[in-house]
Amino acid sequence: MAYGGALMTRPYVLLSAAVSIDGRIDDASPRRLVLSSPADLDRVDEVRAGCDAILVGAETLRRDDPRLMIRDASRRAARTERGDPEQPIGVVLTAGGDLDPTLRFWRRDGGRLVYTTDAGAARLAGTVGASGTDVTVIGMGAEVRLPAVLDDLGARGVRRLMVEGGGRVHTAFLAQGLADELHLAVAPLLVGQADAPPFLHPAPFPGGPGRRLRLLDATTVGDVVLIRYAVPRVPETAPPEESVETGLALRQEEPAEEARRGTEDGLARSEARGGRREVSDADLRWLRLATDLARLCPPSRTAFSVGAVIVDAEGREISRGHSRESDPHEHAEEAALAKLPPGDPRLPGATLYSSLEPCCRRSSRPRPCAQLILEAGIRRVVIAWREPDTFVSDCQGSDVLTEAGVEVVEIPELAQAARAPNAHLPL
Ligand SMILES: NC(=O)C1=CN([C@@H]2O[C@H](COP(=O)(O)OP(=O)(O)OC[C@H]3O[C@@H](n4cnc5c(N)ncnc54)[C@H](OP(=O)(O)O)[C@@H]3O)[C@@H](O)[C@H]2O)C=CC1
Ligand SMILES: Nc1c(N[C@@H]2O[C@H](COP(=O)(O)O)[C@@H](O)[C@H]2O)[nH]c(=O)[nH]c1=O
Repeated sequence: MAYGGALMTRPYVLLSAAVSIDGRIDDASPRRLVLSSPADLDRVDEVRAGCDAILVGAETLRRDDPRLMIRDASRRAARTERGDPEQPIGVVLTAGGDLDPTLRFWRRDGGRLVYTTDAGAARLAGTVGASGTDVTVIGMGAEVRLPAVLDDLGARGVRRLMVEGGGRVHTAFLAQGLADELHLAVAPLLVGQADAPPFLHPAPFPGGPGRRLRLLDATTVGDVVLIRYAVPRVPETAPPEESVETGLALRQEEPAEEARRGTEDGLARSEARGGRREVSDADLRWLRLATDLARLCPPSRTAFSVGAVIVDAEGREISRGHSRESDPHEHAEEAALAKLPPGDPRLPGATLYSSLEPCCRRSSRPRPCAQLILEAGIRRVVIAWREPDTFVSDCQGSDVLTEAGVEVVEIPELAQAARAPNAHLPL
């Protein structure tokens, strides 16, 4: 099986919540408590714009009546321009199917998916009929299992899923080890009510209290503190040893876990352009993450959308970036490298994953990315897509790196994923 197919199986799962200082995501009143500031709501809008689907639990729908849509017109336009639907798919989980036909969800723009039990599906038939709109209701048997939901979303082409709550849904994703990333916006207020919904309920979280989430960054958005964590997966059984060729459980474990084991698990061999290369499942996961990051780039008609991740020798992510992240000319590799101090001792042992071959000539900057990589001391680069002649003819970034002794691995099976965010360009 081509491993592109296997990589499509499950989306990257990003949990997002706004919490009070005392850990509540709402108060006990019937009215929705807005914890975020306007600036933070705009940030959430941006995150939504980078996702293919937004999922909530039925209680959130019943209480808040959200539409789960991108508000900002330029973000919607950017999605259309790169070939994505204007709005992400809205997804709801409900066991009982008790949802009112007047909810705004039924009339939202974009796809509408409901995962429910068979009994819930029977109950919803009338509701959906009464709403008069096009809704896909999926009966999953006696219970709705989250891994099956993720498999189904993956099969529908959802690669990046944003989970917006509420607390029981967040708890379930975390307890089942199905979350990749967590965004927590801490708002400066104290709810102080015992019956206000908490962000998380008690649950047997993988690894228990001994497991530390990995801090990606903490930033301020006005008076709100945004904390972003990567959620390491704790394998329940022995790690899978599937090779790249046989496919497998890709995306069911966090890249870092896989990468930590990468070398001892036996590297799979893959036929890549330029000869046989050592490619591990970890390489595939990290490179897939880089291609996913490319979808966060502000759109441009004059530059590629690229994502990059830097991973240390222990298999831990140390930085990531995407094109135009902080200025209109910034490249993904440059953005990722800029977040690390020069001379960082982890760099010589690190691998840089980039969805596109690093550039070797630039008009807007003095130094191209291939040179920045060499100066950083990175010795291994993994790419998905050779640069086409769209903007610069005959890019030789890979050759520059190889000639300087850097190992460059190309995984052409992910080229399609790397091209996708650039579909609007004349490739
Ligand atoms: N501050 C924030 O960022 C956010 C706050 N909120 C707040 O959260 C509160 C709601 O949270 P909470 O009460 O925890 O409820 P949830 O929104 O987590 O919804 C729980 C419901 O979702 C359905 N569900 C969840 N998991 C499954 C499953 N595996 N299979 C089938 N159905 C499932 C069930 O629906 P059913 O009962 O129909 O069977 C369940 O009762 C609201 O007050 C809302 O305002 C919500 C989102 C974001
Ligand atoms: N209150 C609250 C959130 N609440 C959640 O936002 C979603 C509604 O969005 P919309 O479709 O735009 O109405 C829904 O899931 C709701 O519960 N989100 C946040 O980032 N910050 C907040 O303070």
